[in-house]
Amino acid sequence: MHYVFCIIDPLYGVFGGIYYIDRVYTRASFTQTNPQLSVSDYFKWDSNIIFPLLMAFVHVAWLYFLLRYLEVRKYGGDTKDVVGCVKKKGPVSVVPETNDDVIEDEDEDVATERSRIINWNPAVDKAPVVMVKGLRKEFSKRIKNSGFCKKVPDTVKTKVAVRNSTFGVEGGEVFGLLGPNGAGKTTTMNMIIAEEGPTNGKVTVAGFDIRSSLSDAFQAMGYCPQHDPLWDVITTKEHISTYAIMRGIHPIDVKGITQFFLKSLRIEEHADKHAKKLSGGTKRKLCYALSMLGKPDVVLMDEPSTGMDPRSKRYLWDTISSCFRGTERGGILTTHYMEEADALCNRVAIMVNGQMECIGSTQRLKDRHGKGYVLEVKLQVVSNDSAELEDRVEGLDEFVQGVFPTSERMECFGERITYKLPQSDVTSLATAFSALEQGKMQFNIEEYSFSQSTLEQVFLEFAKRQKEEEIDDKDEELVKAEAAKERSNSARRRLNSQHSRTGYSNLGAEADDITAQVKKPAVSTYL
Ligand SMILES: Nc1ncnc2c1ncn2[C@@H]1O[C@H](COP(=O)(O)OP(=O)(O)OP(=O)(O)O)[C@@H](O)[C@H]1O
Repeated sequence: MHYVFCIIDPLYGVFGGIYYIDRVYTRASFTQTNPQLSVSDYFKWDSNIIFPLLMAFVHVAWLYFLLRYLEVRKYGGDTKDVVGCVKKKGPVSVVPETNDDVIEDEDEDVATERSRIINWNPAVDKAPVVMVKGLRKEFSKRIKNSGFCKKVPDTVKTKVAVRNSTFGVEGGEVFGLLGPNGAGKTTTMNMIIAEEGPTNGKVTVAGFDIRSSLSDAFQAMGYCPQHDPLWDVITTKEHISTYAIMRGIHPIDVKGITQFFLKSLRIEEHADKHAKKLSGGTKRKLCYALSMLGKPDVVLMDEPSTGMDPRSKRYLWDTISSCFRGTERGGILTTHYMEEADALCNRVAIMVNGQMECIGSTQRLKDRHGKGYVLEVKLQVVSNDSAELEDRVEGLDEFVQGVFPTSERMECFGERITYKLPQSDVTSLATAFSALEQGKMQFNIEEYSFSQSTLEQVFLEFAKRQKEEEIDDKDEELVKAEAAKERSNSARRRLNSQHSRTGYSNLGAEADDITAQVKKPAVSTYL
């Protein structure tokens, strides 16, 4: 029995070994007044110590490999790495750095950025502070075969969260990562901070490969995550000083640095409040302060101003800008606020379905992907006659078309009319304005506004694609489940109508049968 326990119970090996060591000594103390035992007395086979201790080592070894295997399964990588890491030969990373996923019809700016990073020459070019090359992340999910036939294998669904992303962030630059929900921004961030392992690709932070020099990369990095990783019963001041010590700041400087951050973020009055009592905006400011401690070369900010009032937001923006402008520090920012991206980012990239759709300065994106200009006109109210208003609107349409030949009317609410003007129609702003001034008199225009498309409009155009593709990708099984649900409902409707006539119907069985299928469909809502 002793041997069986040694084999099946990992803890028995350790505790059994200790127990038998003690037993050898206790036995000897019964027979000798002053027991003098040598190592060989303990390590006799019949003392039952060797086998449990041997098995303890075996358990440690296989549990180690099991943990490594589970880690690789969860965070990505090659399962061969589980054994390879023991040899410690060469770099640990086995994640393929190359990515063969060819993205068709890639935007020319995205392709230019890709070739800039791929052809980066360390001898000639200055190194970007963050370099992301061919990054890909797949999430897999095993869907159990819910049928009776055990021979049908489980299906494995793969979700590509990030597809062949390549970009670099320069010192002094804030790089914005935008995209609708589920576009892959957080997954990209998680791969940069090594929270998730990539399926393919390479990330370097301040010149350190995050796979092979993780500790160095971490020292060069500050991270302000989306959620607030604060301790409830620790004060604002204590948070800053604790993180400062963890970031390697000398204890003599900690007090001064804490005061500096409290003052510069205007949170001095909350210095002695517990984190759980802070408002959402103050928590975000504190998280930002924590990410900046220790002068990191790279700061990753995941929606830093969420929950802040407009005044605090603008103050934080000023602080962020001054922390990066003219320095060698680079930042990556994800946000859902387009004005934040416009205010802070030197360049932005918009991701859709895991793929980078465009990249460049916000002005470049507006110029290339915006819908040109928007003209909003408000006509004066002359009478209550709707026919007369219609005539005036038609006249205005003709006039606008005369000035901007390919313009389109977008909306018309009473006297307010909005036109979309393609970029190509506006060759000179001066000509456009003088024509509009003439029209103002002619058509009794009360006021008009003429503006360029905003980043928000550009974003919405891309966000629409994500939705469309999501609908295209709709899981076949989900469609089947919806159809089954519809069949179930119609069976129930028929059942109800028959119940009143017959009091009994076998349609009940049909409906329940179909409902059962709907309750546990072999559906993946995962993709
Ligand atoms: N651990 C995971 N397992 C499976 N799928 C995941 C996992 N994490 C993310 N995904 C999927 O990957 C895709 C990208 O998710 P991600 O969180 O990166 O998007 P996001 O752009 O950050 O969205 P949000 O703006 O809502 O934060 C989504 O479809 C998501 O469902």
